[in-house]
This record gives sequence, structure tokens and C-alpha cells, in this order.
Amino acid sequence: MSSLEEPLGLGDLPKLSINRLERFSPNACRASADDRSTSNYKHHNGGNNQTIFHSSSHSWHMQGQYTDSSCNGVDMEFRALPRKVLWELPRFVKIVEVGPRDGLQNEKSTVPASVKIELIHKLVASGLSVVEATSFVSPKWVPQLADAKDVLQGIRHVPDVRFPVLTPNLRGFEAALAAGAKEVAVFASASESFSKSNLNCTIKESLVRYRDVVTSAKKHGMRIRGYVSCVVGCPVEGTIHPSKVAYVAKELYDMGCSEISLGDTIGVGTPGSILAMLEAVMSFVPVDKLAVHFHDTYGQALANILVSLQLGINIVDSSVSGLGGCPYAKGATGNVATEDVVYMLHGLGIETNVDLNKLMDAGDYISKHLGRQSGSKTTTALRKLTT
Ligand SMILES: CC(C)(COP(=O)([O-])OP(=O)([O-])OC[C@H]1O[C@@H](n2cnc3c(N)ncnc32)[C@H](O)[C@@H]1OP(=O)([O-])[O-])[C@@H](O)C(=O)NCCC(=O)NCCSC(=O)C[C@@](C)(O)CC(=O)[O-]
Repeated sequence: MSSLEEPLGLGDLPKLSINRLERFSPNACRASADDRSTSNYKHHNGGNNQTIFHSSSHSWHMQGQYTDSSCNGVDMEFRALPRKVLWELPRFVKIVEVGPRDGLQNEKSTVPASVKIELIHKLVASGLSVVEATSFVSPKWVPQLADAKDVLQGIRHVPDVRFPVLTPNLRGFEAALAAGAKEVAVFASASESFSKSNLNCTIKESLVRYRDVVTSAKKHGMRIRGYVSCVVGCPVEGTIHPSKVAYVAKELYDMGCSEISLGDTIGVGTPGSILAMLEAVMSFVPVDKLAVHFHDTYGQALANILVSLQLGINIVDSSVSGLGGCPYAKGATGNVATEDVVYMLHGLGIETNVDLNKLMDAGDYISKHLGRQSGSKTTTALRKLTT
């Protein structure tokens, strides 16, 4: 990665020539070795999820206590800020790339299976370890993904990467199994209207179907992801109450889904509404089982991710180049771009194991195929700098 692609961190701020910020350079007012030991090293989720507030070799450090005598009261006050805001951030975030499925299911022209396969290979080459590959849904409903079997066939030899696929019913599950899927996802909604338009059934009916899918998947030792869509708003019903989301999330979790992804399908959430929704869900589902899935219709997705991370969530869904939109959610734009998520996370010193450069190559590949500019602001900015 060239220096241009390195996200600006706090350590870069003195270059902005703002005097007061110079105090925040990485070498100013370093914590003593003792400070960096136990008191500033926090674990949560029973120790599985280390927070960023640690003393590793990230591009910048945020120790919580400072013993350097040159630090006066004002310094201390400013130094408390990153601690206050960033204390809960995880050290590592798992990105679930949904571009090949969520991204391409809404395209006007159908993308050939060979292009989808090449895209998935490129995404994997960037370091992504979970790529949602396709859906085994009715081709009458989503013709863009009618080639699900061919896509799975084309990636069957890729080692060490998880490729979950969407299954709306037992029929889809069986087709996925026969095609070699090792992991499936079921997708319910917190909105009755959306459930009807997306699955042609009520929320309760969908949960009954999913119980069958989960039971069968478990028999085959498969991991099951559960989605809840419309977690803050529905294109028909408007605002969705957090209790409805909590109910569906709990049902999916209780039936055996190992991870619950909370989808703001139409991208109307703000950190305020997301916080309220997450608080409700977290009363029923452990935070380390939750993922967030934000569409960026109103430009709120990165802010919503940040607030989710602050609450302890460390799994984020995103779509390369911001591809996407749901065919049954009018007006919804793409998912938050994976490139932008990676840029933000790296800027916060959070590890992802993703190479931004290679990820942008994957984004360029699919954008070129679709004949349009990348929907990633990071790619747009960096490409301008480098060409
Ligand atoms: C659930 C159904 C099938 C019900 O659709 P239906 O019409 O009520 O079902 P049906 O049982 O009457 O079947 C209709 C036809 O589809 C066939 N069929 C039935 N099932 C399958 C299957 N699995 N695979 C292939 N074919 C299937 C079935 O055999 C029949 O074929 P026909 O006899 O007419 O020739 C339909 O509504 C459907 O496929 N819906 C999926 C829609 C979809 O994929 N939407 C996008 C998902 S995105 C999302 O939910 C949000 C998310 C996850 O991204 C998160 C977020 O952004 O918030």
C-alpha cells in the first residue's frame, strides 16, 4: 500500500499545522510502560473481542493515562477525548462481503456467472474471508441470481473462505446443499409489509419456514446466518419499532442461527435510531453474535457502523463499490462500500486483514463490467490522486 492509500490517523494530524493538535502527535506525552499494562487493556465479550484501546504497534496509540509531567490539565482533557469516544472499539472487524449477492441481485442487466466468479476470486485475493456468493431463491423473483449453481461450482476449489448463500425455504436449502454450499443464510424481516413483498408470506410464516431450514442445515453441520431486514424503517410502513426487530432477531437466534445480521434495507437509519434498535436487540442476542448491514441511501452508513462498533459489534457487512439495493425495497441504494469501510477501520487502527489496493482492483473490475464509476468515495478519491 502506498502512503497515499494509508488512511490518515491521529498521528497525521500535526501535518495539518493546527497548533493545538500538535500535542497529539504519537510521540507527545507517551504513556509509561506501566500505564500500558493492565489498566488500559480492555476486553469485553468475555475476552473474545479485544478493544482497540491497547498498546500494539498500530499507526497511533491511545493510552488512557499519562504520566509525563509535561502534560498539563488541558492536555489531559484533550487526551481523555479519544479514550471516551474510542474505548469500546474492537481491535479486529470481520467484514462480510455481500457484493456478489446483495450487490448484483438488483442489476438491470444480468451479470454472467463467469464475471461473478472472477469478482469473487478478486475479493478473496484482497483478503476477505467471508463472501456471500449468491442466493438460491426463485428465479422468477430474482432472475439476476438464477445462475447460483454455476457460481458455486466456479468457486468450489477456493480454500479457507466462507461462502454463505441465501435460502428462502427448504427448496432453496436443498438446492444450495446439492450445489456444494457449506453455509446458508435465512432472511426474515421486522416489517410485515416487507416480508410480504420480499417473501410472499408473513413474518411468522417465514420463521416457520426458517425453522425447517435451520433444522436441516444443522443436521448437515452447517453454519446458518440469520438476517433481519428493515431494522429501522420500511418502504411501506415507515418507522419500525426496535421491539419488532428484537423479536425477529431473538427468534432467529433461538432457532439456531449463529450470527444475526441487522439490515437497514433502505438506509434511513441514523446513529440515533441505530443505537435505539441495537440496544433493544442486544437485550436478547449477545453482541458478539450480531452483524450490521447498512445501505447508504442517506449517507449515514459509516456513522452507523461507528456507533455499532462503539457498542461492541465487530462484524460488518458491506458491498464492493457500494453495489446493491433490494429489488423489493423501492428507492434503496447500494450497501455501504467495502472500500470505504476498510478505509475507515484502518484509519481507526482496526485490523481487517483486507488489502485496500486489491479490494479497489476488485471494485474496478466489476464497475468496469457494469459500465459505471465505483460507488466508493475512497476509490474515487484515491484514483484521482494516483492517475
Ligand atoms: C420465497 C419465495 C420463493 C416465495 O415465492 P412464492 O411465489 O410465494 O412461492 P411458491 O412456492 O409459490 O413458488 C413460486 C415458484 O418459485 C419456485 N420456487 C420456490 N422456491 C424456490 C427456490 N428456493 N428456488 C427456486 N425456485 C423456487 C416454485 O417451484 C414455483 O415455481 P413454478 O411452479 O411457478 O415454476 C420467493 O418470494 C422468493 O424467492 N423470494 C426471495 C426474494 C429475494 O431474494 N429478495 C432479495 C433478498 S434481499 C433481503 O431480503 C434483504 C437483505 C438480506 O439483503 C438484508 C437487507 O438489505 O436488509
